[in-house]
Amino acid sequence: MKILHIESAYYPLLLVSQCISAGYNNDAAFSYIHKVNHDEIKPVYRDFGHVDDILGSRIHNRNLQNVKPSEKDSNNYQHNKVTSLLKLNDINRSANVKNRRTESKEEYHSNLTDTKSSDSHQTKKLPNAIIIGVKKCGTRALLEFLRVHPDVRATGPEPHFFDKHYEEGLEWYRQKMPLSNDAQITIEKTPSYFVTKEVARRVLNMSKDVKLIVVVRDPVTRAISDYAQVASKRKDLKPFEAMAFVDNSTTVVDTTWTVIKIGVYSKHMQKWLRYFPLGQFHFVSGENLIANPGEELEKVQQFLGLSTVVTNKNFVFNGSRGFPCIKKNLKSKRVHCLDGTKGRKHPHVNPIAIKRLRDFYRPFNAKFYQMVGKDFHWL
Ligand SMILES: Nc1ncnc2c1ncn2[C@@H]1O[C@H](COP(=O)(O)OS(=O)(=O)O)[C@@H](OP(=O)(O)O)[C@H]1O
Repeated sequence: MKILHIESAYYPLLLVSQCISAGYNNDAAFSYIHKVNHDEIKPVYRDFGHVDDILGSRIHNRNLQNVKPSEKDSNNYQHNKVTSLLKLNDINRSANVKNRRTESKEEYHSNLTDTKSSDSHQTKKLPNAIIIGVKKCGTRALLEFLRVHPDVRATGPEPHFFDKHYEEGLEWYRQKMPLSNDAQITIEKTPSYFVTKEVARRVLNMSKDVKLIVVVRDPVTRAISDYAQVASKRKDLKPFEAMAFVDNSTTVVDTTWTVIKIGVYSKHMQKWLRYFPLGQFHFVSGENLIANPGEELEKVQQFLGLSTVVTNKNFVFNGSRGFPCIKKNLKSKRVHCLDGTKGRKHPHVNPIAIKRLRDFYRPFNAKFYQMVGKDFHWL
């Protein structure tokens, strides 16, 4: 049954009914409600992150350097944008939605995937897997490396659906996804999901089977990397030490600073484990993603149920950047590196401050290792 192109006064109720009878709770059902509003349909210039949607090609290079000119130049395609959120107030939420025909989740999901491309085998699907974090731990590298797999289709920009745009509804989210065929899985990455309170519950409302990938890195290095990113935009920023500690000391860690809070992985993980079993998560070592990307990629492909396509053979260490870069095509000499926003120079931080931060994180790290059953060997 197609639902996207129904335009009638009963459209929202029909959708709510479908969602709820399919086993989705009110929250998820109402978040899904959208109306196709033709006034809103206007051409927009898409960024590289979406070019492949239109072309049906699987090449995405927004975040990689050394792109082929033909790929770079193809961002001036237009597409129709369907985004009008129905005013929920107009809907009687206690609508006659019970006693409707029961619809399986599979049917519901097929209803959510009905936007067809010119290639009728390709549709936009809600993600099968999400890289939920952690910020500054290597999430972009992982996504770009995974994208090389022919059975992976990934978003370009971070959709931020579950933390910033949830009220837009699941249909909005699905529209952000790339086109894929039935053999391909869809992945997105939004690192802030890991630390945002409501996200785990909302993700569960979308799907209880979605696979969750968490890239983690020594929280002290992560904090310095996070700071370096902010400092690159704000020249007047106080030194790292002045922000990480209370009262100009190097003894009392300022645990209210977001940059510090993000690194307390055990606390965030505890929240996620209330909603998803551990087996649904896969943890990637951010350090090993740099030192041995092939090994980490093999494990991720296995976790995602993919054949092992991306291996050590795809990586070339770029000495001047200090990072591995990827060969998408093993027969080609062309190598793609992440752009300059990754691998920024970190500021020098007082070693006493670093030691104090390591002491601060150590018990949380130990708890995290225990929770996830893996030791990351941070100092
Ligand atoms: N291959 C490769 N190339 C470049 N950079 C790499 C790579 N693998 C991992 N990394 C590390 O990724 C860090 C940025 O992490 P994220 O992509 O998660 O950052 S963000 O949250 O999306 O802003 C970034 O952190 P900084 O070095 O501190 O900038 C890198 O250390």
